[in-house]
Amino acid sequence: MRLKGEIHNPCCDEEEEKVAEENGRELNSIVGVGISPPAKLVVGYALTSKKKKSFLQPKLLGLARNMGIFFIAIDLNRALSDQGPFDVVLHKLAGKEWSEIIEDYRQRHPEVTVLDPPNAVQHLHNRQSMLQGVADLNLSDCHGKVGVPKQLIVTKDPLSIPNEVDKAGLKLPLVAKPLLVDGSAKSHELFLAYDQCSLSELEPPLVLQEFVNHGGVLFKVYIVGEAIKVVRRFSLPNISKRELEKLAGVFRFPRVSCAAASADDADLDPSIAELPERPLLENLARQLRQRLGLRLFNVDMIREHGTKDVFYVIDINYFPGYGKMPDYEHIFTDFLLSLGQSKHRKRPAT
Ligand SMILES: O=P(O)(O)O[C@@H]1[C@@H](OP(=O)(O)O)[C@H](OP(=O)(O)O)[C@H](O)[C@H](OP(=O)(O)O)[C@H]1OP(=O)(O)O
Ligand SMILES: Nc1ncnc2c1ncn2[C@@H]1O[C@H](COP(=O)(O)OP(=O)(O)O)[C@@H](O)[C@H]1O
Ligand SMILES: [Mg+2]
Ligand SMILES: [Mg+2]
Repeated sequence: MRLKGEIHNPCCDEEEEKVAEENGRELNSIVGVGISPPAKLVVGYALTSKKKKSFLQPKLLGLARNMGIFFIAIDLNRALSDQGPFDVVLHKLAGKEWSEIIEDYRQRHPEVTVLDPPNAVQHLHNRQSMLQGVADLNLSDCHGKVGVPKQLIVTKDPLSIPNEVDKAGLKLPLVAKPLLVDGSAKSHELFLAYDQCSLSELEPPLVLQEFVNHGGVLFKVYIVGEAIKVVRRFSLPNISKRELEKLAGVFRFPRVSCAAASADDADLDPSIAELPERPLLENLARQLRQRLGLRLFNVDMIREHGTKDVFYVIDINYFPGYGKMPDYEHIFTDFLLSLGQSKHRKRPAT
């Protein structure tokens, strides 16, 4: 049991108040007033209100409490070192200032597991560096191939884009994505471009990526430490050659593969819906974990239409919407406990 001092919870909205209240109860039980088991693991969290709502659901908090895991809100107005002590810190907040705070804390407190290191998270804030390692992964003999769609980075002069695309030999249609991913709605504003001239209407910095027909279904591969869970989501439909010849211009498209677009129960063509083989996913997840230095992320993967096992990774997200992952409560609590156990194993016997 490692908790000291008073836990202060900054209440900004009703939901946070509820979480804070929950934490108040946790604190009581930690100090012996309640009937919960003693704390095995104290998890500090620094998350947006949206994330708290979707991730810290009552079922997770209840299950965690029964297992001796306690979630404590980090007070952003107080020094991090004065809070806790924590065994684990979970965080997803935007901005350089927070990255510096959490990196400094990580260096000063090597005994705390910070999920995840800010420099590793930073890697995913740029759609170029995000996918850099994927093409080099060694997945031979692994029930499939995994690549990245051919892409071009444009940082300036929109008028030069048609020429650059031509030089790079990119085939239309293209998906245009903002280069930087900072959690803003703007960083998820994507466009489909059907002809080369219209590309100069786009606003750099951008990634221009070849559109890969994939039968309108995407695989979201969630990773939590060693655990992997894959779900189907609806995605953009195939674009035929005929359609491409008829259409011109750049069109913004909505967030097609959000949770409402779950395709797990849909009646789909099996050659499109069949999940990537388990050994492929395990190998992919293991190598990405190592290369990226992350334990909490998901991967958006598509299967090239008409193939059985040619896949492309199009997006990687840090600490995604785990609340939508089936059975996330058990997966997460098991993961957190495993962190506690490996820490105890590392500690010298006294
Ligand atoms: O909003 P949610 O819960 O769907 O989660 C978003 C993710 O959706 P997913 O779980 O992959 O379906 C979402 O994934 P996509 O980029 O939509 O594939 C992002 O991870 C998003 O974070 P950010 O805006 O890029 O910082 C995630 O947003 P935050 O919850 O982290 O704000
Ligand atoms: N290269 C591509 N080929 C086909 N569809 C794509 C491609 N890139 C993105 N998409 C579609 O656009 C959606 C959003 O793109 P993504 O790169 O995942 O951005 P975001 O970070 O906003 O989720 C994907 O879920 C998929 O439906
Ligand atoms: Mg995505
Ligand atoms: Mg994304």
